[in-house]
Amino acid sequence: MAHTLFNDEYKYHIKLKQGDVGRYILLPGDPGRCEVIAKWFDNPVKVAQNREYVTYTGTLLGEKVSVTSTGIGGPSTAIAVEELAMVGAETFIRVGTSGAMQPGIVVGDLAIVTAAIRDEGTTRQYMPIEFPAVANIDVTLALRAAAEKLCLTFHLGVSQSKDSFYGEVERDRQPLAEQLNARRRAWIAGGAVCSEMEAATVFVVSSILHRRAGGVMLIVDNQFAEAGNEPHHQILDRLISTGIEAIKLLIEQDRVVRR
Ligand SMILES: O=P(O)(O)O[C@H]1O[C@H](CO)[C@@H](O)[C@H]1O
Ligand SMILES: O=c1cc[nH]c(=O)[nH]1
Repeated sequence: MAHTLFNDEYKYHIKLKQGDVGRYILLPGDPGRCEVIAKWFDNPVKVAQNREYVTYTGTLLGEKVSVTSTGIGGPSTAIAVEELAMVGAETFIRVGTSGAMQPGIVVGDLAIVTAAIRDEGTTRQYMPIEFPAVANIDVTLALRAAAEKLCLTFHLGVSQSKDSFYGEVERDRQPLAEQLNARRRAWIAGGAVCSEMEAATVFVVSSILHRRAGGVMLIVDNQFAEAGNEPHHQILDRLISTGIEAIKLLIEQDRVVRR
């Protein structure tokens, strides 16, 4: 039976049609971050806003690029990736905020996410848990090259993608504190670098759709250390500039391959 909701030219949630976005998409969770990111594009235009999904499209190196917010968590993120792919998106870079998972990682550092712990529910409705949430190697290498070029401090590694922000950041007051703390100790022992809420979904859904995805996170909290004194808006440029530079590198590489 046909799903009438899915046949519209404009996709149901993101309200975008083919041609509205470029092949390269930055994915912040926060809709408010889209306008800030779009200022880094040439000729940015707001092309849609619906629910948590805000989209701007512009160009970088003459190539059409876009930024779309995913909202918080797996369900809305899966919808964003699915519908963006339907209208022509090929490469996704999540640009998010996160908490540090290792003592040596401090507020203002970047985490370039190579894979994600599927500590959430959305991707279980796509793939059995044995399937890994892994970033695309070319996107990851572009993010690393971008952070190096910009002389930013970064950590490469695994992110914990979770569903409950307060269940995790306020673990000790939760009814399941013991289990939550034991699981967190396991992620830390395994070397996880950061904790956030969407990378696993971006990676698994992109894998299934045969699209490329990677992720860079700005560390905004560290439960091992006293808070730093740099306001988030001052360090946000590190996150955005790394995502923008990585897209430029990928555009250049893709042009060589296509030639
Ligand atoms: O800054 P964004 O991209 O929203 O990412 C992080 O911030 C939100 C929680 O505050 C979650 O979405 C988490 O993944
Ligand atoms: O610990 C943190 C900090 C920011 N965002 C998260 O999802 N977790």
